Amino acid sequence: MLEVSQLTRFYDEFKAVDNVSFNIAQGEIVGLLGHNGAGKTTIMKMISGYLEPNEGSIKIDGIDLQLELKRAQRCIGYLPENLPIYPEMTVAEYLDYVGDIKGLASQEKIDEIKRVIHETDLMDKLLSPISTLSRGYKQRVGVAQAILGKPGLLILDEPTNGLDPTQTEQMRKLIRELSSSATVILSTHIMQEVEAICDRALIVRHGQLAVDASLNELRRSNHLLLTTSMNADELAQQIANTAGIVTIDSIQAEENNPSICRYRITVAEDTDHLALGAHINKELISQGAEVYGIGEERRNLETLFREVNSAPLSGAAEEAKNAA
Ligand SMILES: Nc1ncnc2c1ncn2[C@@H]1O[C@H](COP(=O)(O)OP(=O)(O)OP(=O)(O)O)[C@@H](O)[C@H]1O
Repeated sequence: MLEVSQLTRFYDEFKAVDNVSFNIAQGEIVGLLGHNGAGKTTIMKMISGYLEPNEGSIKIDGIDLQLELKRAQRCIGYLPENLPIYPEMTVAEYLDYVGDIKGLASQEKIDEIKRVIHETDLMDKLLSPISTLSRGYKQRVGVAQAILGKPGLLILDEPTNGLDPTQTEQMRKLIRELSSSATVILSTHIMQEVEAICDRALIVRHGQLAVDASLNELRRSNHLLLTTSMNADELAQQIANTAGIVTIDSIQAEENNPSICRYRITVAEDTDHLALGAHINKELISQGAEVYGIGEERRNLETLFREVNSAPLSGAAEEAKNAA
């Protein structure tokens, strides 16, 4: 659906986006994540055709954005970070105006406006001037204009920015619903946002793509957590030489019950966690120990985001940071 290849963008001498490449398949919801100033908006503006890259290419449904801008833009719905909404227009007038800009024929335009009003739940606000709407409703108007004309790719720049928790939850629900008929790329600087809605995360740092992975991959760690009655020495004797086990570390014991012991087992790359867990379980039980639980440790994504952002920078990213 979207092929982004070696995208680079300068603002004067400053490299805001540096050689970024990724592909997004039909129907995915992908979160573009990064701190303020990381380059998210610049990437989104380039994908939506509002800003030209200095280098690289963008294809949407196989259409080259630079070669066939208008045709490619028909496949895109864009919610910019700061929506240029006309405050004096009513919601109905504004959507009618956007329908004209998108070149929708009269009956199609009416049908589409009805559809997007229904999908974004704006029926009650149709005749309200946009200036009188709350931030949450304004964002919904922004989404309504983005999905007018049923684009296959939705680009949403900070869709929950400035919304209260209820409005945020409503917006996330709306995005999930929209993803049944469109591919979605959304930007945010909040990891929880990505956890709540996305299948995959792209983490941008000082203009470079630092991580591109599915949420499942990101959550997966190379640790098993084991709770058992077996003490550390016995456990080491029983399983330390098992293929796939790298180290066994005691973690906190149950305060009121010293016979319940907890361990973090580091496993080798490419080890089948489920099979290894089942094997350990069988071994310990055959030795008469209790196994209260064994399973994969899930990584905290907030921690991962912090780790990515505090890792040493490449030479080019260091230069970009210093120039910013
Ligand atoms: N028009 C511009 N002229 C000069 N520098 C710019 C311009 N737009 C953005 N920048 C710089 O480019 C870098 C990337 O900005 P960008 O807006 O893409 O980041 P972002 O990740 O979207 O940040 P935020 O989360 O704050 O919106 C920043 O250092 C910013 O100051």
